[in-house]
Order: sequence, then structure tokens, then C-alpha cells
Amino acid sequence: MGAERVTVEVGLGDRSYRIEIGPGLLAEAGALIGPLLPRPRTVIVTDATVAALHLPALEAGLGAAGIEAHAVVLPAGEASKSMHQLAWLVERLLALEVERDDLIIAFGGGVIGDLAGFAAAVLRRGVDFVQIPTTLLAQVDSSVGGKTGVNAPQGKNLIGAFHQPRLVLADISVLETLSGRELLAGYAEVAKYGLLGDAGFFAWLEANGPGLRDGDAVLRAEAVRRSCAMKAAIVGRDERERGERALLNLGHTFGHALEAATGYSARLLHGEGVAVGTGLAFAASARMGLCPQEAPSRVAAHFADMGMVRRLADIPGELPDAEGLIRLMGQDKKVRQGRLAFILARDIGEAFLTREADMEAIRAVLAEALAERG
Ligand SMILES: NC(=O)c1ccc[n+]([C@@H]2O[C@H](COP(=O)([O-])OP(=O)(O)OC[C@H]3O[C@@H](n4cnc5c(N)ncnc54)[C@H](O)[C@@H]3O)[C@@H](O)[C@H]2O)c1
Ligand SMILES: O=C(O)C(=O)C[C@@H](O)[C@H](O)[C@H](O)COP(=O)(O)O
Ligand SMILES: [Zn+2]
Repeated sequence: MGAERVTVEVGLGDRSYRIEIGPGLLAEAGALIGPLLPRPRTVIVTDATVAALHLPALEAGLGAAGIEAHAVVLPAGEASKSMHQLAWLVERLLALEVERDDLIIAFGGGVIGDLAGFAAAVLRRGVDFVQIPTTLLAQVDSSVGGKTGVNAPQGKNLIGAFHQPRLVLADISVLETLSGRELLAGYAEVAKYGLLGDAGFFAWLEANGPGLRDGDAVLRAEAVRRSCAMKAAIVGRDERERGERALLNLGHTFGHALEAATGYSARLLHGEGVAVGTGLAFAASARMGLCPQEAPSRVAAHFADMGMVRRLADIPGELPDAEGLIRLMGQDKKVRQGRLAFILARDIGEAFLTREADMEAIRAVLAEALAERG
């Protein structure tokens, strides 16, 4: 039996929206998006790789409902999440005469979702948008919750806005063309949900992660559903990250510093930085005596079993020393009155935020991990 279509609801009052998850959704895009359009016209924002693989199928799906679509195509990769590309994109959208009541479609991975979502937030002071995520990472995380934005030289996602989509269509069939490296990077954000708050889900992943990785569509759909359900619930309770939502940053204080250190380049994908950062967060938690040593060992064993990038030693090229990485963490958005914030854990599935982390332990964990690089 193949994967079936399921719906997850993000409950945000009159800004609530559905996440549709299942195979073959591109063909139904017109029927699903049509009711949101004031006129049968839209603009698809995508990247060159996704356009080459999947744009004709989306255009056909929209065309079947009589919707005319213009495509705006950006270069693939994290470097496109910049002020430069934002300015270019907004000018293209204005040149295409996108009106205040029109809706645009973000069709791609997290880079396109974050960039097009931010463009939608500022274009004519805000137009609607739909997310059609095409990477595992985007299906389980970035397309949901309304964080949009671009990177700055000073740090990750430092310029942006909260702007919720009107609808999310996660077509799991498109994951079939995703590279193994990108799939495993996205898997780090899947594991994150188990590690931050659902030990049962992490145990499920320990059993089913390899099957999911190797292409089982039913397992993929289930992982996307459970991840989206967890994120939707958190976002529904704390849209603007005043509290609980910060747990979704597990692994990111370290990961974002590593992405800045590697210049937002192909040396380290976002999800890879999250995997390495999650390992470091669990190692630091054990070193501070907050959680049993079995917890970081279990995380490391599962990530190794999956074949993921998971240690500083797996990152090619030069890296700053421990002090340099801690300096980069100073731009993290969770910093308050100059104090760094970390998401640490009491066990698998029991993460919490602290601004009282023992910085000596953080330094020691980083120094040890850097030393493994030889
Ligand atoms: N807004 C949020 O809540 C949130 C959450 C997590 C991550 N993010 C952001 O998401 C970004 C990372 O997203 P990503 O990992 O999706 O990266 P990405 O958007 O760069 O996509 C990864 C690569 O896969 C290609 N690709 C996309 N779909 C494909 C498909 N179906 N088949 C083949 N190739 C495909 C892309 O062209 C790209 O080269 C980071 O900038 C990160 O900060 C945001
Ligand atoms: O949705 C959230 O909240 C997250 O933190 C999800 C993260 O996976 C994502 O990488 C997010 O963009 C990080 O947010 P930031 O506020 O630390 O930039
Ligand atoms: Zn992330």
C-alpha cells in the first residue's frame, strides 16, 4: 500500500492554515490553491534545480484549474538567501505587477521558502503566499510556522519577518529526486522533534530512519506528518518565539555559528550544522551533569547509523577555534543582555532553554570536538 494523503492544521485563529501531505500533490495544486486566488494568476518563485526537475508538473497542475503562472527562477543554494537576491526578487515581482491581493508560490527547499516568504511579507506591505516545499527539510520544518528571512554577513537569518503561509502542500513524491546528502541534512530536523520533546518518536526513528532514508514513501509521509504535527502544535502555542518555540532551535546555536564560519557554502548544509550542533548540545548537557551519558551516545549512534554528517571532524576545511565559534554565537537571536542561550537536554525528548549554561563546559566540548579534527 502506498502513502495516503493526510492533513495537519496549524491553529492560528483567522490565520490558520492546512498542511497537505502526500504523493502526487503537484497535480492537484490548481484545485487546492485556486480557492485562495482572487484572479486565476500567480507567480512561482523557485530555484534552477527545482525548476528543471519539477516546474512543468506544477505548471500543469495549476493550468488544469485554469491558473496562469509566471516563474521566477533563482540560483540554487544557501547563497541565494541574501539581501541582494531579495532586492532582485522583489523587483521581479513588481515588474510582473503582482498586486496586493495576489498570492505567490514558494516552490523549493528552505532557501526558496525563507526568501520568497520574506519577499511576500514586504511586497506592497504584504501579499499572501503558499509553500510548496520540495526538500525533506522544508517539508518537515521550514515551510511551517512563518519564519521568513535572509542571512547577513554577521549571522544567520538576521533579517526577516514572521509571515505565515495560507497553505502548505508537501508532495512527498518530489523527494525521490533529492540527493542523499540533502535528504540526510533534512533528517537532522526530523530527529530534532524526537530529541526535543518526543522520546517515542526518536525510538521510532531509530527503527525506521534507515527505511525512510532508503526511499520508503509510507515512512517518509509518516515522518513528515509527525514532524509537522509537532511543529504546528508548538507554533500554535507560541507563534513569536516568546518561550516554547525556542526549543525548535535545538542544535542551532552551534549550527548557525558553524554555517557562518563556513560562509553559508556547500561545505556545510543547514541540516548538517543542526546535526553537528545537536550532538554538541547533548555532549554539553552530559558534561554539565544535566543528562545521562547514554543520551549523547544514543544520538551519536543513530546519526552514525544513518550515515549523517554529525561531528566537527566531518566538516572539510578550516574552522575557527572554540573561542571564535563562541564569538559567532554572539549574533544568535536568543541572546539577551549579552548572554548566550542554549537548548540543552535532561534526556532524549526533554530539551529546555537556558541562559545559565556553564561556558567552561561549552568551551571544553568544542575544544574536544575540534581536537578530533586532528
Ligand atoms: N523558516 C524556518 O522555520 C526554517 C526551518 C529550517 C531551515 N530553514 C532554512 O532552510 C534552509 C535550508 O533548506 P534546504 O535544506 O531545503 O536547502 P535548499 O533550499 O538550498 O535546498 C537544498 C538543495 O536541494 C535542491 N532541491 C530542492 N528540492 C529538490 C528536489 N525535490 N529534488 C532535487 N533537488 C532538490 C535545491 O535546489 C538545493 O540545491 C536554510 O537557509 C535554513 O536556515 C528555515
Ligand atoms: O521554526 C522555528 O522556530 C525554528 O527554529 C526552526 C529552525 O529549524 C530553523 O532553522 C529556523 O530558521 C531557525 O530560526 P532562527 O530564529 O534561529 O533563525
Ligand atoms: Zn533549522
